[in-house]
Amino acid sequence: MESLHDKCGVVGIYTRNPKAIHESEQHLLLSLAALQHRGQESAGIAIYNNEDTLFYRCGMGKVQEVFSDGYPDTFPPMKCGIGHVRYSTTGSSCIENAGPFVVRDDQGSIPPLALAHNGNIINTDVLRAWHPHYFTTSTTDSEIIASLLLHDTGHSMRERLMNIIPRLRGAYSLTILAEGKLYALRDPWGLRPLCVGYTDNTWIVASESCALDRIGATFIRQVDPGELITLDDEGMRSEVIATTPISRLCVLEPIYFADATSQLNGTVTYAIRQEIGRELAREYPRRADYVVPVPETSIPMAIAYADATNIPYEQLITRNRYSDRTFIKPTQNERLKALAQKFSFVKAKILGARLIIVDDSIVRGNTLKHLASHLRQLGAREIHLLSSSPPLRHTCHFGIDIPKETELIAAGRDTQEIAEELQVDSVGYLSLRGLNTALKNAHRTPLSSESSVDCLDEQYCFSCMALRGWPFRPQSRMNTPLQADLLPVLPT
Ligand SMILES: O=P(O)(O)OC[C@H]1O[C@H](OP(=O)(O)OP(=O)(O)O)[C@H](O)[C@@H]1O
Ligand SMILES: NC(=O)CC[C@H](N)C(=O)O
Ligand SMILES: [Mg+2]
Repeated sequence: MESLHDKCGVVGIYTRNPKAIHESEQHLLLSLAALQHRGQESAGIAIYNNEDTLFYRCGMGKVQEVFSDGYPDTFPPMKCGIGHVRYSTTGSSCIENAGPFVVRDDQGSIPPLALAHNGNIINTDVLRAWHPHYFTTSTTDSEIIASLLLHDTGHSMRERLMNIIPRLRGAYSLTILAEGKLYALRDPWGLRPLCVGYTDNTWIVASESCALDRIGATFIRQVDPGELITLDDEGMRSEVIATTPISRLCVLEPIYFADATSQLNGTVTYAIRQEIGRELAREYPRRADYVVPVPETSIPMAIAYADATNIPYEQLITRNRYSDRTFIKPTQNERLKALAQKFSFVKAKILGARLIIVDDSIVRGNTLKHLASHLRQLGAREIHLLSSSPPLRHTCHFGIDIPKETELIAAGRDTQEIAEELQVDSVGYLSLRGLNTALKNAHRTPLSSESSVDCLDEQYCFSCMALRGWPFRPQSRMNTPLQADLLPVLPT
């Protein structure tokens, strides 16, 4: 079975404070660990020392496992560095594919560079075929981007980036060490998040603001779609080097992927999730004894749902504190194994109870199938499932990589059929309109009374839920030309 994937976390730190070098080294690992929820398969860092020599280390596992001894003793003092936690989308889960990628020219005539990538490039095969002479050690899309940047014509990183952007199809939030500087770039469609912060003469760029909070940095702003950030001894410079008329953050970032404490499009994810829970209550005002979240992501949604419906909120399903996210495991076997270890139940309260189980999403249905069968065995009288996300019915290749619709429990099934499949009394999905309302409320944009589904795309990409135009239309693959109005435009 092919896997459904999500996204990695990237970070970059540049310090101009000679006294803060040791602290920055610790900050690199701390901020990377704060992004662990974005990728659990491998972790790595690359740094520049004061002579602009690259040092690099990565390994399979989480940040704490790969860097169990802390920041590598073998590394010299760091001027700037980047980090990566991976969940595989292109290329399998193995050490050869672990980021960041350090790419070198065989002849040694071009200085090496290091690159960390969050997103997914859907025309990797085409890019490889165009450049068969580029030597790569992995099967990832990320190393291809790094190789293009190493070998392409252009005197500066800025020029080379501008050369390759028109060739890249898909999502890419990048941190790069090159030319003795730290660069950060967000793809012009803005599909994956990226933000920038500052503390004590030190800049940090990261996938999410929770990484900034972890080291006490002040959030400056999100990096704009198509924006290139350059950090060097002169400080921070920024320039939008590619634009498209449409740019949208993936809607599964606020629903599932992002940490509850991170800011997305100017609003804390926790608050967005609560607004979604309130909307769920408006659409499904069910009767029950308890509202129960599926720990952990759905907790703010379930709290808000319970509050709005006046049904007691109870954490009757608890999460093993040493468990991982299950959805992002690379194989179905690993997901099922992780689910078997993840949950415990407050049996005495479940017996004879009518339960509303709130989750953020039902994707393959693994989690709720597992939970429903346990809750039944423990004597729950009624089980009603509520999904805070509309049904996921379509493939997506832009970073939550959903390669096959047949993996999605909602594809080709109505809610009655899904309830039968999961063996529960009812299943309710938040509507697309309801999600749109919640997002608009959360971002404090008043909703016009009867807005249509057409206004969904103002801030978010919904391609996995509704078919929209490229790059939000899943079936439009890379070998077909982009619609002219979605091509990246470079400044003249
Ligand atoms: O229907 P499925 O295919 O099972 O996928 C959806 C479930 O997976 C995710 O949880 P996950 O365990 O990854 O993380 P969490 O602990 O952050 O909720 C998500 O929050 C849902 O609970
Ligand atoms: N989830 C991601 O962002 C993955 C990045 C890259 N596509 C990889 O497979 O390593
Ligand atoms: Mg979950």
